Amino acid sequence: MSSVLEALCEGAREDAAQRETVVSYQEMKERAKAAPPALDARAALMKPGVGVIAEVKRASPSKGALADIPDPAALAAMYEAGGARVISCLTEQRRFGGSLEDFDAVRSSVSIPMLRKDFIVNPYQIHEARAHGADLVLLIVAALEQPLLESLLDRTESLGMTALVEVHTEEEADRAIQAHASVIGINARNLKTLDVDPNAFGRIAPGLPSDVVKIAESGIGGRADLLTYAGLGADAVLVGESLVTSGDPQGAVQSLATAGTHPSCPNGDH
Ligand SMILES: O=C(O)c1ccccc1NCC(=O)[C@H](O)[C@H](O)COP(=O)(O)O
Repeated sequence: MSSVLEALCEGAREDAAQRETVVSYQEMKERAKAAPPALDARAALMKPGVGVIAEVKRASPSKGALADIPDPAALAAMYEAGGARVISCLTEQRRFGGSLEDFDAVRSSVSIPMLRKDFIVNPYQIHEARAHGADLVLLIVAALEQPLLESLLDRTESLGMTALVEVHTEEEADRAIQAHASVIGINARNLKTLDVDPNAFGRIAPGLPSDVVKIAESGIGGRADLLTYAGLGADAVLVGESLVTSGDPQGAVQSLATAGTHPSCPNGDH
């Protein structure tokens, strides 16, 4: 039986192939070339303090429907006003209810770097991300054989973007380092089983090179979690569910961003 991650990747592959029948690979490359240059997401994440990547997330395989989000642009504008450093926007439709239309709407409403959050399995999706104004793309180590991971990472950087290379185990972290990832996200969620292991970051982060930007992902409910991850060496946290279900997304981001930049925040002077 295939894992959740395998099913998501298979769906992403099919959906990308369908889009390619509408916009050819060649045309997508031209569109990517014509897009305004990517913003420096790594620099945004390396500012003093522990940064917040705020996610536009309607639904998920683990939780089902989370929030309606009738106006993703307005939500993202609130995230930016609350102090987010990067906006993550899901574009996977089948299980997350996201879309490139959401991404475009958000792109036109914020001026900070944007992460295209999807299950990237081929170069078409990377050119497509750039064509839509992405500054960061997600590469999930567990979904990619090493040569493909390395070639997609090269492709991402050759288009001026940053790759957020996501891991969940020490072995995956070794592969991310071998691929020369400069930004590594440690996801507490195992994407094959959906189990959340809040200790994953503390186990894996100390083994990463000091110059790698380290992001703690998933299951972050509020400032206490941010401070715990800060104490373990996180440069940023990636947060979805707790923001979209908070009822006050700007306030929820602001609470995290303020904690992450307070002089008493551990790792605040990284
Ligand atoms: O969120 C899920 O259920 C999920 C399932 C399978 C693959 C990926 C999944 N989530 C992607 C993410 O990485 C999260 O959206 C992100 O880290 C934010 O997590 P959270 O704050 O717990 O919503």
